Amino acid sequence: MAAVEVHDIVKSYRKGAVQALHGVSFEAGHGEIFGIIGPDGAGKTSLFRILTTLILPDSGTASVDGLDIVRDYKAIRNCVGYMPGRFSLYQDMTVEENLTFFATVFGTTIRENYHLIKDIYSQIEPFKDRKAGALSGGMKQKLALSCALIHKPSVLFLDEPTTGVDPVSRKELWEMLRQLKQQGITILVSTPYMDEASLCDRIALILDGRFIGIDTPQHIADNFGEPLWAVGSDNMSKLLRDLRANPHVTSAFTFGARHHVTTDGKPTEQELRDYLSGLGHHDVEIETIRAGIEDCYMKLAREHR
Ligand SMILES: Nc1ncnc2c1ncn2[C@@H]1O[C@H](COP(=O)(O)OP(=O)(O)OP(=O)(O)O)[C@@H](O)[C@H]1O
Repeated sequence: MAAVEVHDIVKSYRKGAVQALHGVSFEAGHGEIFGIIGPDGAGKTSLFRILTTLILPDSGTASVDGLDIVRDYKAIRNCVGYMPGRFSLYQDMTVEENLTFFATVFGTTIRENYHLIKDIYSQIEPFKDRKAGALSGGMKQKLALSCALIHKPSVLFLDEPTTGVDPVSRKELWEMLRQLKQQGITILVSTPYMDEASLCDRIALILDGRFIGIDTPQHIADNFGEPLWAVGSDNMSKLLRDLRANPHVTSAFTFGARHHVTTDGKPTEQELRDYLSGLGHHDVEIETIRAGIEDCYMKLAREHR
């Protein structure tokens, strides 16, 4: 049995006026890091709240560690750890008071499960008497993760743990997740950052309440299935307009310093170069590149819209 099984979950708000999830299904295996990747408002938080039994779906079924999210909600609350995107800490309580509080709620103590959080908590322990509200973003995140782990959950839900966190702390967090995985904990993590996809064992790409792709990051990239060019010139904003105006160009988006371009396969690289030179572009660069997860997301999003 999978650690998390989800079948056709539908969720709406305001009497159906806002449709947050349109029939989401997937499974996450034991000890897997499963990433849910998509922009703000795509439905990630709604899904996590349903799976951690905080809200009910309109329809569909799901189980966590073999327990039904509706019938067995009390048991699920004991076996999952949940780190919401915001407001998981009591800002006026100290670091140690926060952790003690979460341990007490679950009928355990810091000492009993210290081994689980040691690597993470030891980094903030020197500040254990500091109010949580006075911690840096990275330290808050380490404390929130320690609080979510203190009752030894079998499945950990992390909702956008790296949003608004500095690059060093982001890297440290992913390293911590690797270590937790090695201890057998299943991790569901949501993120709007496509570059974090490669750090997950498998990912689901979510768009407007629908999963538009589920696979390993490698397979998703391998299945891009069409040539992709990175294109640059001396006038990048005109270049984007000119690329989009070309009838053979099926998509053109800015990625960093260049535009990523797909076509219907008709123009050769030289023909595209001639087209752009003819429109007054200089220093035209065209390079065939391998698709990243963001390219795949854009393509799948186009196909689903
Ligand atoms: N309590 C609520 N009442 C009404 N609409 C809601 C409520 N919660 C979420 N929504 C709407 O449901 C949709 C999905 O929101 P959700 O928070 O699940 O997405 P998300 O991917 O987690 O995005 P974010 O990172 O912005 O929270 C959005 O359109 C959101 O505005």
